[in-house]
Amino acid sequence: MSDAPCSDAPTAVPVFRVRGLGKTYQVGPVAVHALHDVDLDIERGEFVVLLGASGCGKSTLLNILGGLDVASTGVVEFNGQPLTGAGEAALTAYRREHVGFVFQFYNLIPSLTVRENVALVTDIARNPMPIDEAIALVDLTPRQHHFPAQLSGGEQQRVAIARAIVKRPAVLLCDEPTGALDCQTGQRVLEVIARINAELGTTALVITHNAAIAGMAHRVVYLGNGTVLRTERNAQRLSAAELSW
Ligand SMILES: Nc1ncnc2c1ncn2[C@@H]1O[C@H](COP(=O)(O)OP(=O)(O)OP(=O)(O)O)[C@@H](O)[C@H]1O
Repeated sequence: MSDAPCSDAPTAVPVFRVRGLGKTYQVGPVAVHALHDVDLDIERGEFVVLLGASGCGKSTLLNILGGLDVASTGVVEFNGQPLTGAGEAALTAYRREHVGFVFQFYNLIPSLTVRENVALVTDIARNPMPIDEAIALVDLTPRQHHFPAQLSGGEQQRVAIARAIVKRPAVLLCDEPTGALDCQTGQRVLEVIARINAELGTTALVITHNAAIAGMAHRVVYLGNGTVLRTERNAQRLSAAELSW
């Protein structure tokens, strides 16, 4: 009998493959164990919500996936290539080429317009989308010549999303993207993230302690005490407009 696989279909490589990940911060004499024994696969095109209480290690995990921080133990692969062990230059190239970040605070440049904030990235990206397209994706075309101070918090966050996706990253990593927003404004931001995931196929990871957001995901990863407690697939996804908190 042959050992050959019964299908010719190629085995899909996950976007992220995490095995035995641990992270310890040494602060003087104190060792802070932020993550331990994390095993996780994120598939291409998934919309994943990472949910957990404050301090459980969500940001640490996202930062390691995004190449902003490095693991203490274990393996992290992006598209089958190890991130663990990569040097600073390789991680910088990885972040620049493949990762779009969205944080709770928008970090826009106040003296530049919406359009100029987004254009900053296209100057250094290899294959950016037209700026008009990125701004349209976040529904800010009529506001493109306005400055951040002239926009609401939700609109500023949408600029930050346009800036994150204009370089066509493979993954969009969002750390509490609605943390500073009320429900209605937050819904608009989440709607934009869901649209980018659906229309561009960008793999999206959203970390939050807000359980209401879990309903939007293809899959919810529950984190607790520095590790993955369980994952659940939503049989039916909710639209952002159906969420409330
Ligand atoms: N640079 C650091 N130095 C020392 N300890 C850190 C550092 N960064 C995070 N930690 C610790 O690691 C643990 C996990 O932190 P992390 O920020 O990942 O949690 P979180 O789930 O994102 O929390 P929150 O929802 O409050 O942002 C916490 O105990 C935190 O104090």
